[in-house]
Order: sequence, then C-alpha cells, then structure tokens
Amino acid sequence: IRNQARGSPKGMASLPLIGDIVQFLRGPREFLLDRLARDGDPFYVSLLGQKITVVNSPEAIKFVLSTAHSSFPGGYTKSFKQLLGEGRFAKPGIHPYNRKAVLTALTGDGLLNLLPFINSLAEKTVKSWEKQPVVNTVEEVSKYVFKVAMHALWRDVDPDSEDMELYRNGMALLFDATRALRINLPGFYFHKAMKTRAMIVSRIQEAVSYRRATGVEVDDIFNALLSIKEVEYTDYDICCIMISLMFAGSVTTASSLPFVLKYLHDFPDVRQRVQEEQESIRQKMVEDKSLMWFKPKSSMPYTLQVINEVLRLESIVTFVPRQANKDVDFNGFVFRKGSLVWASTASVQYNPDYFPSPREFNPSRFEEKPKPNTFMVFGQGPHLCPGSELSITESMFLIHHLITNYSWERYGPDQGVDVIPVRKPAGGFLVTLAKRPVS
Ligand code: HEM
Repeated sequence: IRNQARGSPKGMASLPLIGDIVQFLRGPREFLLDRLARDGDPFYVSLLGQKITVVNSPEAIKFVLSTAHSSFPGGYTKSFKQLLGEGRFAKPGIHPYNRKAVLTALTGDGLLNLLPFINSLAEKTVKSWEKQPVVNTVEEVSKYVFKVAMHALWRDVDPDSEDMELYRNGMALLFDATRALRINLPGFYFHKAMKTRAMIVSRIQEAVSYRRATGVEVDDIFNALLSIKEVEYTDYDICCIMISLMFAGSVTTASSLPFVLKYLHDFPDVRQRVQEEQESIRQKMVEDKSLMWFKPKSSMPYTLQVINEVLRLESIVTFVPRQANKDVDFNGFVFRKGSLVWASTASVQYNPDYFPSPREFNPSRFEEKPKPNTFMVFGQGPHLCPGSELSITESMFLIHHLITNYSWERYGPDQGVDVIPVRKPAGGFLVTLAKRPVS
C-alpha cells in the first residue's frame, strides 16, 4: 500500500538474480497478462537482476511510445543490439532518413511496384507445396516471407540461391541467440551467432563496395540507403542497418502468417467467407496483372479482418521495450532515469473493454474500427512499423493463391504453440494439400 501511495507500481521481485525469468520464458504474453491481473497497472517485473516497469493502458503506452518518445529511446537488450544492427536504424539523427527510405519502398507506389513479384512468388510458392506430401507451413512461409523482404531490400540476391537460404537461416540463428548467454568465446552459442553475423556483414560489405565503385542502380532499399545525401554513412552503418531490416522484415510475418493458415483451418466458417471473397476477385487477379487496383486496406476487407484478428489474438510482438533517459512524470507517476519500461501492447489487445471476449477468435469484431490506440500490433508513434502494409499484402497474396486452389488439412495432432523466441505454431503446423475444383 505504501508503494501504491507513492505512485510506485506493484509486483514483487521474486528470486534476486533469476527473478521472474522462468515464468516469463514459459510464455511472455500469459506471464504479463497474469501479472496485470494480479498487480494492476502499471506493475514491475524482475528479470535477471533488472527491474522493469510494465505499462498496460492505451494512454500510458501512447505516452511512452509517442508523446514523450524522445525521453524513452532504446530499451532493447545488449544481445539484441549487438546481434541485430547495433541500434543504428533507430539512431537519433539518422533514424528519419532510414525510415523514409523504408517507407518509400514499402508503402504507396513503392508497394505497388512490389506487387507483381509478390503475386508471382505467392503463386509459385503454393504450387510448389502441391508436390510435397506434407507441408511444413512454418518453414515454407518463412522462406516466402524472407524472399519478399529481400526483394525489397537487397534485390541482387537470387530468390532460389543458396545465399538466400544462408541469410534466412543466419537471421533465425541471430534471433535465437539474443536469449543465449552473451559470451563471445568459442563453444558458446552467442559466439557462433557472432561468427554468422560477421559472415553476413562481410557479404553486405562486399556488395556495398561493389555498388559504390560501379554506381550501379538497383531499385531496392539498399540503394535508397546508399543514395542518402544528408548523412555520411560508413559502410559498417549500412551493414548494420541492412541486418536490422533483414531481421525485421522476416521473423514477424513468418510467425503471423502460419497462424492465419491455422485459424483458417480450425474455423471452417471463417475459411468459407475468405474463400468466397477471394473467389470474387480471382478473375480480376488473372485479368489485371498490373495489380494497380490493389489496396491492402480495402481490396480484401474480410481477409483483412481475419489477419487483424490473428495479429491481435497472437500478439506476436507482445511488448515494445524502452528506457527512460531522464526522470519522466506521467500523471503523477515517475519513470526514473535509466529505468526499463515495457509498453505491453498485448495487454490492451486483451482488454475486454476494447475487445470483448478477448480470447475468442472473432474476425468480425474488426467490422468496426478499433478505438484509437487500442490496436497496436505494429507499435505506435515515430517507430510505428513501416512494414505493416507489406506484411498484410504478402499475407493476402499467399492466402489468395492457396485458398482459391487448394484445401488443407492438419497432418497429425495439434501441437499447440511455441512461445520462444517468438510465438508460432509448434511442430511447423504440418498440412496436406488437396487441389480444389475451379469454381
Ligand atoms: C506481422 C508482421 C509485423 C509485426 C507484428 C511488426 C511489428 C513491429 C513493431 C511492434 C514495431 C515497433 C518497434 C519499436 O517501436 O521498437 C516494428 C518496427 C519496425 N518494423 Fe515491423 N512488424 C511486422 C512486419 C514488418 C515487415 C514485413 C517489415 C519490413 C520489411 C518491418 C520492418 C520494421 C522496421 C524497419 C521497424 C523499425 C521502425 C522504426 O524504428 O522506425 N516489419 N514492427
């Protein structure tokens, strides 16, 4: 009570060094939701000796990520930064330029330019599944999503090359190693990841040198970064930024899209409606290959509701980490300088005041627009995900080609969900495909 009176959040640091890590690793989302129910908002958690303030309301999250964002930079772990770009994408001063390069490529006309590639890759991808007796959707979707991201980022890498797989597996290893002991010595997993990182950096470095020396123009984000005149990027800056983009563009949708396929499998009535919607534009997709008519937010309204509901329910990015760079007052509550703050977006997406019966899968809830700042699966404020439209678009095109041509059945028992390092259907969500008669 004394803590509450002083405006401090509740929440006991359990064991001094280990803290809440064991419960956290069993499932970050459920852990945070349980603590919210137990301790109220905001609350503290203690992880490996670090005390973290977790905020859970739309107002507090908006304050941390948007209104007072300059007082809350960073917040990602040392391992995360060291492995995945050293925070150079979001570095103050250069962040707006980096962000503009990405937004130009991934929204508006930039996104339209990517559509023919995405469409044909989606078609080719699902066709290749037909030959497989059992499809590991998690693995296959990961390949698809990575190829799409690389087409936008670093177009020289041939989608069917060994290099593409090398980078994709490399990214998975780097992400996995963010939770390993940060010991860069032979024999440790972190060391293995750092060696992989060094290999990827040297490959990007070679490409930087080549592009700088030849002045070759490629219509990709890599080129857009090299063309920024206002900032003098070192080659190493570019390598770091490219790594963070290769990571951001792949891991997230590679997790959300297999879930969409799983929910469509588990809810036949929803699948039926998506199928009808996709059948209704089948002709248009075939006849108007320019795809200039496509708009991620309106061309497939029910499919969008399904994707949004999966993103809400799975809340792949459970929280967004930040760190206060000074004492910051929010309605009488003080975030102390240096303190770690997690904006728990999943708490809002599971709040029954904003999403009634939050644990139910109900895409139709998105017939109406969610209240402002309640649907934050892509974050909020100046770091709001610039890849959200690409993610939705690539999901839609894969769903289109799959659902208009095939039905799919789970192979073997439901294996539940993996929660670490990111939520995804466990066991790969294996399916068998059957060709559907053209209607
Ligand atoms: C389901 C898919 C995705 C989800 C849930 C997601 C989620 C997020 C979230 C929550 C953030 C905010 C992070 C923060 O504020 O610290 C973010 C940032 C970012 N995302 Fe995504 N993302 C997805 C897909 C993508 C894709 C496909 C790309 C690019 C190809 C991408 C690129 C980025 C980048 C570059 C940032 C950093 C933005 C900045 O700092 O200005 N994301 N994403």
